[in-house]
Amino acid sequence: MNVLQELFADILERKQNPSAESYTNYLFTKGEDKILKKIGEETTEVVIAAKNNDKDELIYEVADLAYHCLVLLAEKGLTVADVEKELERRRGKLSKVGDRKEIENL
Ligand SMILES: N=c1c2ncn([C@@H]3O[C@H](COP(=O)(O)OP(=O)(O)OP(=O)(O)O)[C@@H](O)[C@H]3O)c2ncn1[C@@H]1O[C@H](COP(=O)(O)O)[C@@H](O)[C@H]1O
Repeated sequence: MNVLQELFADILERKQNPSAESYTNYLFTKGEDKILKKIGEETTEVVIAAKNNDKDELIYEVADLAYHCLVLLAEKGLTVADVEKELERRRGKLSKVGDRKEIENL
């Protein structure tokens, strides 16, 4: 398992076995709107870090965003494997990286 899969397994574990100290559990308890709000905030922080050309901050904020996106997948009953499958499908179908027309037609 890679680190994203391991993190996702931790998140699912929190969903199945709630713990009072868990931030992940706090998000599940608050529900979808709270998770979406956090994704909005973290996305803004990614943009600010990039515009400031602050690479350490960018890594930190992308990690925060990735975590909150995984919580959203779990909330929706999806898995990190679903996203991996979609990315693999694109790799198989696209002849050139960044070919926007092909991406739109997938
Ligand atoms: N990867 C993460 C992770 N990334 C970010 N965060 C939390 O996300 C929050 C983001 O910070 P903010 O300042 O935006 O939010 P906040 O003010 O704390 O919270 P809000 O009041 O805004 O909701 C922080 O509380 C971080 O601790 C994470 N919390 C947990 N994990 C992992 O999730 C798994 C389960 O952890 P627990 O939920 O802590 O058991 C473990 O593998 C953890 O490493």
